[in-house]
Amino acid sequence: MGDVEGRYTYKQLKEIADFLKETSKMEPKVGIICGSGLGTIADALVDPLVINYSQIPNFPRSTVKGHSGSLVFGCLSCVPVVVMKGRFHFYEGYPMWKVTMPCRIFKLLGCSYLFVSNAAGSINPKYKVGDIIVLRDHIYYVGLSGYNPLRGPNEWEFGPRFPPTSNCYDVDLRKAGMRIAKELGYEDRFYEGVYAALAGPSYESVAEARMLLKCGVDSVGMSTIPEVLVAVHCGLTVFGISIVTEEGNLEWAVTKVPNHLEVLAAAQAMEKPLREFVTAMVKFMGNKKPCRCGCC
Ligand SMILES: O=P(O)(O)O[C@H]1O[C@H](CO)[C@@H](O)[C@H]1O
Ligand SMILES: Nc1nc2[nH]cnc2c(=O)[nH]1
Repeated sequence: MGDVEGRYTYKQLKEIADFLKETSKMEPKVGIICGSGLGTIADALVDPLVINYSQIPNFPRSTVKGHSGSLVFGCLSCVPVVVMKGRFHFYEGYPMWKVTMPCRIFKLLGCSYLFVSNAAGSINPKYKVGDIIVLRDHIYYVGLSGYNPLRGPNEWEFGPRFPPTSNCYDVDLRKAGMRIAKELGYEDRFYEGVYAALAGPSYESVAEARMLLKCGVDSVGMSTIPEVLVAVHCGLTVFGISIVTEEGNLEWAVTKVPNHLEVLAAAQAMEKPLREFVTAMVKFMGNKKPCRCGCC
């Protein structure tokens, strides 16, 4: 399938991580990936240091609107974090090993946690624009058809040949997520659910949306799961959320169809609750090391 050649070696990934360590002088505990239009999460960081992807040797480039293309190091609730403003997607033409390389970089930087977010369409008709779905599980249609990011020789420095995926989304973090949402007064918009990733860039058809509903899917998008698989493989503890930015079309007689500008606008409208939620979640993930901003 031509998707394995040219993969990063362990040495190349180590060189990228060493460059970032040297530049940031930080050891982040949590790696955060921002979904489409969700880069404002990084604005909550104390004492941020922005490194554009173009400054990082051998790093891919963002090509999608709403993914600005920088890593931001800083502190959230006194916990050192690194935020990826601009993820890579399979539909951009990147092979899966490139889409997912940031998770191995997070690991090499010293992260213990991956906090991953996406803008998604709702499939379960209960969920409306502005709702947040804490990921309980996923269906990886792209992987079921062969494009698993772990395809190819196993990288033993990162993890095993056959990683289990029964518990990708840490149960304690999921419980904490629901509790924190309630404490913040957002219990009426937070749910737990199942995310499905399609390859994109076309949005799902009505027949596909109906199939997804029958399969137990709550939200759908074109990302996240490849990153989660690579994160789980290398031992990161994962927490994930979908922000519902479109309501899926389950009927053929529709006049309203998804569009990326609407996705971005809906994601940006979630700035305040998201910032509050991410800050509280990262606090929960905790950190015992001294932070760089000197606030603790
Ligand atoms: O998953 P993220 O990156 O949030 O983006 C979602 O929004 C875009 C489509 O509007 C697709 O890239 C889809 O995956
Ligand atoms: N319907 C739909 N809405 C989205 N919003 C962001 N991504 C998606 C998607 O893949 N499908």
